[in-house]
Amino acid sequence: MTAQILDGKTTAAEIRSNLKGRVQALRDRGVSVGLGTVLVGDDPGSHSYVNMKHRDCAEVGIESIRRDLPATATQDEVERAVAELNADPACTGYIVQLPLPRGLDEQRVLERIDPAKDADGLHPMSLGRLVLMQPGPLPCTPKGIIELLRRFDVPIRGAEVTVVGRGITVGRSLGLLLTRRTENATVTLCHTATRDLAAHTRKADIVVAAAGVPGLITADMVKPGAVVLDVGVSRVDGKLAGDVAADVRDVAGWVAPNPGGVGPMTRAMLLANVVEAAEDSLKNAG
Ligand SMILES: Nc1nc(=O)c2c([nH]1)NC[C@@H]1CN(c3ccc(C(=O)N[C@@H](CCC(=O)O)C(=O)O)cc3)C=[N+]21
Repeated sequence: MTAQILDGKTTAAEIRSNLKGRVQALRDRGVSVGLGTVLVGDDPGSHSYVNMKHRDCAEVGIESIRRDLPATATQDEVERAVAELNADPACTGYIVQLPLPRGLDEQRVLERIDPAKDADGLHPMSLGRLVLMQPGPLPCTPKGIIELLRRFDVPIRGAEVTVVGRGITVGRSLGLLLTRRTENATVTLCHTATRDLAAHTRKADIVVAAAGVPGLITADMVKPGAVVLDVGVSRVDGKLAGDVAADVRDVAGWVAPNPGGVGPMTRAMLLANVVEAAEDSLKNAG
């Protein structure tokens, strides 16, 4: 038996097609939608992700606003780009592509984003809202994971979910999302100091591997029939490698592969956050 595929690539394309209609409806009412990106330095991975995001925008009818800065950019220069996007009426929402080059203070940059334009849900205000279970933009990867599970009818309510990795963009935020009353999963959050990782993954109905350690999750660590999502992105000899070993497909019931799983969903949720922000601004304007 081999696992069924949680096909994020196809699902994300369906979501973009739905968003395209909503963007058109906004435009019909005189509201244009624009996504901004701030990219600092020349990391090839970051460049490729940002390019994909702008390609998605073109497909959906969202305007692209790019601020590309050299690796030598100072803290002040990055913060100035953020201030410009805050002030730009054409920019509905934007992201600062992470990680920033060494020497730049990421948190200080994120704090300067206008929370109303926080497309990534990574501003402290947005994360605070997530903790408080108040409405607000959600981090794109956790939001994409939940959307992917929903669309394949994977039960979340009451499920035992083991999340491996406590980073803000994925693991920690996902734990908060899954334990809301609307999801009602039971979450175990594992990290580098977890004593017996396999014991926690083996009892899980759903395993989310977001540690950034290639091949960390092996077949013997997975309960037969369980759902396994590969979120880790590492580069091994220039090739992309996920956190989930290939043999997991022989025991799992469902696998979200990498690439083709959570990555495209992350990008689709970024667009969704921007469209939702535009729709909210229309609602609040009366
Ligand atoms: N402020 C910020 N927000 C982010 O959302 C953010 C970030 N910084 N820094 C880096 C990570 C990484 N990330 C990915 C998004 C999509 C794919 C993706 O779509 N991957 C495709 C293609 C992979 C390929 O071929 O390169 C796939 O999985 O099928 C991957 C990785 C967003 N990130």
